[in-house]
Amino acid sequence: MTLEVRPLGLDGVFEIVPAKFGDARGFFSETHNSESFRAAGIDVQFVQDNHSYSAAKGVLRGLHYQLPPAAQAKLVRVVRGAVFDVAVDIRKSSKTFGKWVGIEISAGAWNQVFVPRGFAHGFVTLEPDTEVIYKVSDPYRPQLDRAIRYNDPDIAIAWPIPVDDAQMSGKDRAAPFFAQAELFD
Ligand SMILES: Cc1cn([C@H]2C[C@H](O)[C@@H](COP(=O)(O)OP(=O)(O)O[C@H]3O[C@H](C)C(=O)[C@H](O)[C@H]3O)O2)c(=O)[nH]c1=O
Repeated sequence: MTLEVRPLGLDGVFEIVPAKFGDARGFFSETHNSESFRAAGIDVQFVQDNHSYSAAKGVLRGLHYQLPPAAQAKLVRVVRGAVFDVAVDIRKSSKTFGKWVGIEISAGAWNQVFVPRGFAHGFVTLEPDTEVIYKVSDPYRPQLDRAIRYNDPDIAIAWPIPVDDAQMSGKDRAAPFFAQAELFD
């Protein structure tokens, strides 16, 4: 399977664009293939698929991560609508600690984002009725699930549209600032 893998500027975070084969019936696409990932140098196995639907534009989910030993790598794609997807390096030992990258992923562009372990992840919806599907490398462990405030000035993410706080979960509205968060060593 042909796979476009584009580095996004932070260690291990990639835009992934799988091939899409159109014909008179519609299209076919291998949306994930672990052999192609290994060939691209991304060695990860996924154990869980997630699907979230957000009714409104401006819904922000994140910034989330799970602490070791349940830290998750994620492969994120959008099957309806569009999001601005963000990954933040939260590894204290990293030379890019606290740095972020963001990219629009959408059903139209058929692109994906791979977020490795050691990063917080979140997105804001750019359209109503947006559906995000993502694979994770480790199972959900709520006791290890953590959040960082999406608008932390120390990270200073340039969200492309206003975030509707009313559309956020209570957990996200109450999330700590980066400096107070429990991060990776
Ligand atoms: C993450 C998760 C949640 N849940 C349950 C827990 C809650 O009852 C409900 C909603 O969970 P939450 O509010 O954490 O959902 P999101 O705000 O979309 O969280 C996600 O948002 C950002 C974008 C992420 O990267 C994470 O994968 C994930 O944390 O689903 C489960 O049962 N399993 C799970 O793996």
